[in-house]
Amino acid sequence: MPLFCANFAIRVPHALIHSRRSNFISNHVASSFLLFLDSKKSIGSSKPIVSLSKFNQTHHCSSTMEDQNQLVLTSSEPEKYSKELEVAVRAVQMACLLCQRVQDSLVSQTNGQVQSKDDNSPVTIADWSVQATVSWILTEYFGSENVSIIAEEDVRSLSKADSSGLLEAVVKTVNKCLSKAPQFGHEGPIKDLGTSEVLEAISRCNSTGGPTGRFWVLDPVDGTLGFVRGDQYAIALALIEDGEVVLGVLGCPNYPMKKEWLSYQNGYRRIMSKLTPPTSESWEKGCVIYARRGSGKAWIQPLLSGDKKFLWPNSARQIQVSSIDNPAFATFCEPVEKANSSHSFTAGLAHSVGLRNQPLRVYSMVKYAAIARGHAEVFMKFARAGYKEKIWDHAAGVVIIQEAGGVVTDAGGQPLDFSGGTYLEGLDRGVIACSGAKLHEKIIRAVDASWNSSSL
Ligand SMILES: Nc1ncnc2c1ncn2[C@@H]1O[C@H](COP(=O)(O)O)[C@@H](OP(=O)(O)O)[C@H]1O
Ligand SMILES: [Mg+2]
Repeated sequence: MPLFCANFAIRVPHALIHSRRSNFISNHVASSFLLFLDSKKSIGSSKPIVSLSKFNQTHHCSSTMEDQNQLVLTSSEPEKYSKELEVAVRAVQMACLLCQRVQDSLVSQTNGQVQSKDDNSPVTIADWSVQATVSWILTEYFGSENVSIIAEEDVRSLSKADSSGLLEAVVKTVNKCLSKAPQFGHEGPIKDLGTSEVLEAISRCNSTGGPTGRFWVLDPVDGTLGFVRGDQYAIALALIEDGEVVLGVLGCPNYPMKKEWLSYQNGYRRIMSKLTPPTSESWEKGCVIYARRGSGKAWIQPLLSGDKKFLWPNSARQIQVSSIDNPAFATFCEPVEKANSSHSFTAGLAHSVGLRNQPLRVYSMVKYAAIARGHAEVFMKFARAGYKEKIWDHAAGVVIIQEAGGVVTDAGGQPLDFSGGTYLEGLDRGVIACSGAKLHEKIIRAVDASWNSSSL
């Protein structure tokens, strides 16, 4: 018998609800209970596990009533992946907090905290710490046998003999973050994680992806260059099932109050340092954006501030792409680094379709967030020939834009293919994300018209 029947009502006496954390039982507990009944079952185990000890969960669409002695629950069929989404959002919220702390200390100290990977790209303690933290949370919540993760970092450079200071800093950062877990409605570890547990959490993200099964995709700090420069970066977590992105979460800790400040040229740090600190109520700076495949909705919620407790859905509100379809009024965004996308090619394209605004150059998947929020209309990325786009640089952003009403394809108009392992296999020339079909079509046509004469 399915655990969830359409429009049923269950009465649950308080005495039946046991929680290791009784403070989790709030007026949201009814749907928590229902959702958790379905928890591990939905990810492979045949036995439903009845517990309230994890997150205090609710549903966007469930309704709950509480009186003194009993809870009256009504709910319709739970939305698929709603539990996974909520766990992911909470984990990304925690990761945002972690990154904010590390970025603040990076920007004020500069020395010795940025390492180079084998390909010379930068990596910081935030990358490893977020990967360890998110991996630990997902594993703790869903069970190691049910969690498969593909993520950007590995432990090679962390495990080197001369990296003991770095590793120590990562372990400390992870434990500091996990000590805040209860604030986010999650049980942290009983005692601090040791070095080997942190290394294990990082290295268990060794999935190779592929066309079948379910795996998480994590870019712990996307746009590391923006991160080390005190600018935009994102924490990107997505879930892929049978080659399709089914949910995406983007943490954007520096997403500014005014969209104009997104631009790298405006020097995000400089502007922020001149402003009075945001009050705990101001929720425009920094956000977490998320969507579930097929829901037709994308959501934004503020970062948790101060000592507040995270209560799902944390004042989430729906977002939508912009309705601008005239290129003359549209804004296009692209990577800050010329090395990552040809600025001259996109300038030509922009000109040919009548996009008059200056490009908005932003680090990381914050560009996807900007389109989903309606702050820009077009995102283009044309990497140099031979560069293979990685799935973690796109997965979360793609589903969020699509559910917010936008269109994302390669330059041939085909959907991005997340089923080929680490890379977006078969990507035709570049990535084009638009707020609507009309703009998208124009750009695709313009790419075709100018491709042969380009140097790409
Ligand atoms: N030569 C290249 N061409 C295109 N993309 C590249 C690249 N080198 C690195 N990248 C990717 O571009 C991402 C940054 O995106 P953007 O340029 O839009 O800020 C990097 O993510 P990380 O910073 O997570 O490594 C990296 O994956
Ligand atoms: Mg990245």
